[in-house]
Amino acid sequence: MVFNPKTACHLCHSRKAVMKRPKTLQKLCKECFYNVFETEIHNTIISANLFHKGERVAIGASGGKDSTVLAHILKTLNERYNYGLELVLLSIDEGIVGYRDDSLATVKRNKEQYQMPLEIVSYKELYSWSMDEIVACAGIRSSCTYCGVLRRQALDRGAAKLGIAHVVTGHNADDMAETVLMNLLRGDVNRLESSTNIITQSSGSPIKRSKPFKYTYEKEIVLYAHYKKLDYFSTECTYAPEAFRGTARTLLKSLEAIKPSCIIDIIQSGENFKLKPKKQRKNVVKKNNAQEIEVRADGSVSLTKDGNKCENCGYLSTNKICKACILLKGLESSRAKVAIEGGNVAIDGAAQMTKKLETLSF
Ligand SMILES: Nc1ncnc2c1ncn2[C@@H]1O[C@H](COP(=O)(O)OP(=O)(O)OP(=O)(O)O)[C@@H](O)[C@H]1O
Repeated sequence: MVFNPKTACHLCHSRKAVMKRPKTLQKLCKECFYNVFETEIHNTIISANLFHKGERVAIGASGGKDSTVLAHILKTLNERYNYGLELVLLSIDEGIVGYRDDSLATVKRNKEQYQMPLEIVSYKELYSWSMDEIVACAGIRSSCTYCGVLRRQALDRGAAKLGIAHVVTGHNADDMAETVLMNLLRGDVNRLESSTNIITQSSGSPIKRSKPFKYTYEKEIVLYAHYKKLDYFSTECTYAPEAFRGTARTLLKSLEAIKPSCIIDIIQSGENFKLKPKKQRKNVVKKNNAQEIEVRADGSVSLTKDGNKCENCGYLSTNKICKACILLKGLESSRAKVAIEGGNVAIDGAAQMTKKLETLSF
């Protein structure tokens, strides 16, 4: 059957177009959309050399659209191209009643649908605090700061528990372009340099993290999940979204509406941004116990020898005390103050701690 060229798919020219592809505005049939969507992700994986044969990989699974599509796609590509990966779902239960408990129910169904083992680790078991308790103590404003720091470490610790050294997450092109914009708007050029990396690793951690959806548009992930009828959870987190990211997101969406390629263009600008070589002032001083510590140019301190573990929790860290422990210490002191004085001191104390934390370098 020959279709009217106005309604025929721009790629196969034989089936009827049912959608306008968000990234290129091409009119496509479902089959051609699946094909370009999956092939682009495969090409990203291959050109960045993300995996090696026989590798065990943990998928950071929140039950949301991005990580559900990621699990589906990695299973599909692993079978189609014989990557030889052993895939495991890894979920962090932050302890947000009415949100994470529902999304974890989705991940438990995904476990059956994709036939992948599932490991769940909770903030409560790792840190003795749930996010609900943290928000009750520190207030809602800094919830994303706490949650982000604790989740990064929790994903690493969950992977370490499974003996896995690679975690993939569903961060997509929109997330990355937003981060580039945020760093530009803040004048934070140091972070700009690393914000477009497809592979990242926290200092001191043996676990690498990667983002196979680095060039994948959020709108296409939603379309793919919709057409494939994937089972995902679509409610926003109960707590306030990061305000500044929200502003960058609105800006990005307005730009995308005018010129869809701007998402990729922003990422490429970030990738091509070259900073002048930094002047580094490194002093190595000896402590009483003769352990070497490095005093960085910005005044932060890191261990260079004899151990790279947090002195408090024992988890790997290049700093004497890891970022998560610094945050939790602030919370503990706030809780103690409230117990003694009552009132709103906790909010002040924890907010001060968040401010201090933002000025520290890790
Ligand atoms: N609780 C969690 N457990 C495991 N991985 C998580 C969790 N929260 C987030 N991630 C990982 O980090 C990625 C980005 O998380 P973010 O909070 O930005 O959510 P998102 O963009 O809504 O993604 P999703 O749609 O997968 O929830 C997710 O795709 C997922 O891989």
